Amino acid sequence: MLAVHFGAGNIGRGFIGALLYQADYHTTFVDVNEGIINEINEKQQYNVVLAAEESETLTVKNVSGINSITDPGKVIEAIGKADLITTAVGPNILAIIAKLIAEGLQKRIKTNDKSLNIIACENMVGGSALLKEHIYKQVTADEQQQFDKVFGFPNAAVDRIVPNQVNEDPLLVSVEPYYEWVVEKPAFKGEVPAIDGVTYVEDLTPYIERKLFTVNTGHVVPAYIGRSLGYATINEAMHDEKVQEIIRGALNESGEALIQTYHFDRTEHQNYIDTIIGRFMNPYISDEVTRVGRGPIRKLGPRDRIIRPASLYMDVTDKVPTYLVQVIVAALQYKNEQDEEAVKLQQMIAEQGYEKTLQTVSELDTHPLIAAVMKEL
Ligand SMILES: NC(=O)c1ccc[n+]([C@@H]2O[C@H](COP(=O)([O-])OP(=O)(O)OC[C@H]3O[C@@H](n4cnc5c(N)ncnc54)[C@H](O)[C@@H]3O)[C@@H](O)[C@H]2O)c1
Ligand SMILES: O=P(O)(O)OC[C@@H](O)[C@@H](O)[C@H](O)[C@H](O)CO
Repeated sequence: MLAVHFGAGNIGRGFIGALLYQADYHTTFVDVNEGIINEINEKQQYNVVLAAEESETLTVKNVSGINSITDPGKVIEAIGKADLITTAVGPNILAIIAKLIAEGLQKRIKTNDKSLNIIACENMVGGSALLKEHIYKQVTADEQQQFDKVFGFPNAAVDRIVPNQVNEDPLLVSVEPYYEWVVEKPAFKGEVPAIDGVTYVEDLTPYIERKLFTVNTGHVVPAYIGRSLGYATINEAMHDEKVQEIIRGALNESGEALIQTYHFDRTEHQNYIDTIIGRFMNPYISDEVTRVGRGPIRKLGPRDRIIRPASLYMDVTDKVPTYLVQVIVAALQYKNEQDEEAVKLQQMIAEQGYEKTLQTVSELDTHPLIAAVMKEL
């Protein structure tokens, strides 16, 4: 079985690659990072280390790599033979890889009528559906009809904290032990792949929203509030009382929105929150606040981890979310010269002011949440 995986980064090697290996796939990683691709081809294996008191190491084998900048033809060829395609490149890169995937699918469909599924493993609602949209823009209406018959784009939610790696071995990835990979079953074409560790569900929406609006909503608190207090890592920030108060408050607010929308059991949801807070405090992981806070414009988007739970909370309770508003303020004030979106956000604020900037990035226009945030600035 051949899997073609786009993005040989933290989650690609540390999570998706590891599960695919255990499910007997050969994984061909596609990436633009020449160093990583060369290393994968040279070593043909890498280690995934579980960051815990009793650490374990999994050696991932049956891997190869293709540099999509220098060898696009090889990517097209691999797509022709693939049994599964997965991605973990970041939501903004989906439009870029769509071109090459479209070429691969156009060529494949001429000689191979086997069904193929393409799963985007990104932190967003509807990642695979968005990738499909980008791919379909590249092909004709006739081809779209042929694609509809054999290519599936099941949406997915992936959860495992994989920080930026600072190891001597460039392929080694240190990951937290916890993981969850949930994929929507009805969107599959042909057989559902047998991968241990994947949970197939009929409706992904409650799962992806629960994950994004708990794990990722919680995560931005030590990132943005932590950065404003001068902390460098999530773990350091999590030991600050103010961060602890805001994370509990923000997760109670997003929790209320989720519970009322999806009818989750209150006690189970509280346990989920407690588990996640415990994960952020894992002393064996060093995760930078700048990784977790990366891309603040994306993170302040209308369907992302801050704005969506805040507006949902207002819809279901008719109240202003005190803590999520503080997180929005901290996100708007987040500065990092190495982060293109953080620089752009500060430029927008300097040129247009907070209100107009927030209206633009959140697409909320005259929503009362905007006024609530403005009161705190
Ligand atoms: N790291 C985590 O804890 C985690 C957990 C769950 C989900 N995710 C999601 O997984 C995705 C990837 O995150 P990550 O942390 O692994 O990031 P990363 O930066 O470590 O990995 C992304 C990889 O994509 C590659 N890439 C960039 N442009 C490319 C292109 N045009 N073609 C092929 N490859 C390209 C990069 O070189 C890099 O190796 C994001 O959507 C993220 O939200 C991350
Ligand atoms: O990857 P992002 O930028 O969407 O979010 C940063 C982190 O919150 C994220 O990568 C988490 O570590 C991950 O979502 C845990 O499952």
